[in-house]
Amino acid sequence: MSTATPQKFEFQAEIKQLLDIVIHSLYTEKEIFVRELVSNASDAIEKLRHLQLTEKDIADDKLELEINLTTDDKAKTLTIQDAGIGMTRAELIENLGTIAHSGSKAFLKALSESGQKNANLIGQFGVGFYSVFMVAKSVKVYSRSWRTGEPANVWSSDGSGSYEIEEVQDQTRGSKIVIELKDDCGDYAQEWKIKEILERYSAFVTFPINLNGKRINTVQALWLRSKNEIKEEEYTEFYKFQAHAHDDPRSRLHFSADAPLQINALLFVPKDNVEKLGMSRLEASVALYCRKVLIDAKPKDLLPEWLRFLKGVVDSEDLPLNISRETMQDRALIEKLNKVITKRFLKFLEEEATNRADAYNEFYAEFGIFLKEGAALDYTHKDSLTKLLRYESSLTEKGKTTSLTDYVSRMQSEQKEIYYLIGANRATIESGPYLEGFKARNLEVLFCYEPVDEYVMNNVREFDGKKLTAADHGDVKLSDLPKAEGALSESEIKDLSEWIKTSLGERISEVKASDRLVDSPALATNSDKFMSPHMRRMMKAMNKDGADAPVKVSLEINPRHAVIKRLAETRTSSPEKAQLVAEQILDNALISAGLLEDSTAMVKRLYKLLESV
Ligand SMILES: Nc1ncnc2c1ncn2[C@@H]1O[C@H](COP(=O)(O)OP(=O)(O)OP(=O)(O)O)[C@@H](O)[C@H]1O
Repeated sequence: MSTATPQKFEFQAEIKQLLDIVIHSLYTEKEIFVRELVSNASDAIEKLRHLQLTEKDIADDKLELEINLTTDDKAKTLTIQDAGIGMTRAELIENLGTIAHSGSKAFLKALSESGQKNANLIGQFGVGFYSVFMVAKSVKVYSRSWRTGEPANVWSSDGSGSYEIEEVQDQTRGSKIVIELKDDCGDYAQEWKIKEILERYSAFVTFPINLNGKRINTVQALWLRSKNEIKEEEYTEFYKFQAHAHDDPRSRLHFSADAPLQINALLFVPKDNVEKLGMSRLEASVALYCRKVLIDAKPKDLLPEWLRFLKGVVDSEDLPLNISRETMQDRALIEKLNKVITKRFLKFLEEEATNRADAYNEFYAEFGIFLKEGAALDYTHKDSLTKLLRYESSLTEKGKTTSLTDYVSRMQSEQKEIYYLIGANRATIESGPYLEGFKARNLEVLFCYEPVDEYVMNNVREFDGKKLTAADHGDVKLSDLPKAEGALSESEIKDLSEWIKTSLGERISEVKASDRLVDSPALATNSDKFMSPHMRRMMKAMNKDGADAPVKVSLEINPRHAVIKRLAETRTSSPEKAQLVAEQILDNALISAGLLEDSTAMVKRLYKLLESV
């Protein structure tokens, strides 16, 4: 039926309820209405483009497939026009007068469940077209369907109980929405305001968007194009735009998948790790799109925490525009996306490590800390991440690293554990007493230089079925070395150990002959199994409880070393001097362990010893 006079309609009851909430809403992010309307316009044009492939008879077939917005600051109006499929009179009634679409339905359901007028729900669910009533006094939708011969109509409403439809003459195909703004929403009639919103939400919409005649969206949605069509500079330009970056990206991963979800993703690793530069913790910043329309610029759960250094875009057609983290179904979708993308990125890193080892090592030097965080905390991806870790070792050259996989491939047949040592740098570890026994037996030891490494090793615990073991741990057992000439006998060791224990008293918990010492006379291991020397230092630096208790260590002595053999003699011939020597040996061992906290007594003692030379 067509009519030339305005005809009045009542909104469906649910729509009335919805509008009542939207109109009186105090929701602060009212600007989302622009995104909703642009997205509708883009959908309408997309549908038209499809029709053009099959239909011959399309009204105004030559119209440019564009979206045009105009602001009128004086009249306080915003107009958005598209050359899409438009709506017939019946479609206007169906689409804008009844609750047919998913977003609003979900909104109302959540509302009835929460039992109140909750403004935030608008943001969570989106209310599509109706969001315009957050800012509008009245709205007119002029629309002409693509079907030739259908008259154009204008749908108008102030958002209260009813709307009117009237036939109009000079409307071209598509829809034109004229919004008369509420007095306190006049900003949306300002060009700068709309420009800012469009740049944020609609930069990648496929069809040209013009604001007051000027093109807004010049950046293309690169992620949807095929890789071999894209030039290097285009990737770089896109990265800079999207990540607000000034330098080139370090590397990128551009991929698409169809199962289990349809995904197009373009991810970038930046050049620098800004967290390392002492800046604050990064926020997740891979943006989530649905068919080029921004859903969330910083979705928290799209990727695991440790991937927060990534920039870029993930676009999935399977997502609703108003996805909500609150609903189970949407959460499951995000989880699925997270799983697929993380797996794909890990595979990318593995390939990089294999095929472009130098580039991977450079990446690792900058971003390895994130992989360590993931290995320690992300149980799901722990194994893949542990494979990606790199450390220097007693068998690598300075500055060169090994993977744990390579370490395992070099393990001796009877070796059951993977050994590591934590220290400030290679020189410190190599000059300390802990490495000697491992070197003498040709056992490789990983060198860990970062404070977080101990935490990582403790959490990862094992790799490829082999336990990760601190080489300076008190419980480490090594195979026997051939008996050295002139070493103290079992009974001499026993006597000397007892004497040392008595002489040093409370400062040590035990004394034993060491199987890991070769060139040094003694070493200390922390008696506290749960707090390594390294951890103690860290806790002390942070002023944490427990770090103030006096250090108590186990002392391991080297029965082959001249100093120890000499001590065994001196303790009977010159007990006073032997006492000083024993104390000095303990302090030296504590220095190597990084556990000597006050050196004043040691300096005094050293002078005393020097006097007797
Ligand atoms: N510019 C437009 N051109 C043609 N049809 C439109 C236009 N805007 C809205 N419509 C029609 O009105 C319907 C309702 O729009 P609305 O924005 O409320 O919801 P939606 O976009 O379908 O769904 P949702 O927002 O839940 O994803 C659309 O499905 C579409 O059929």
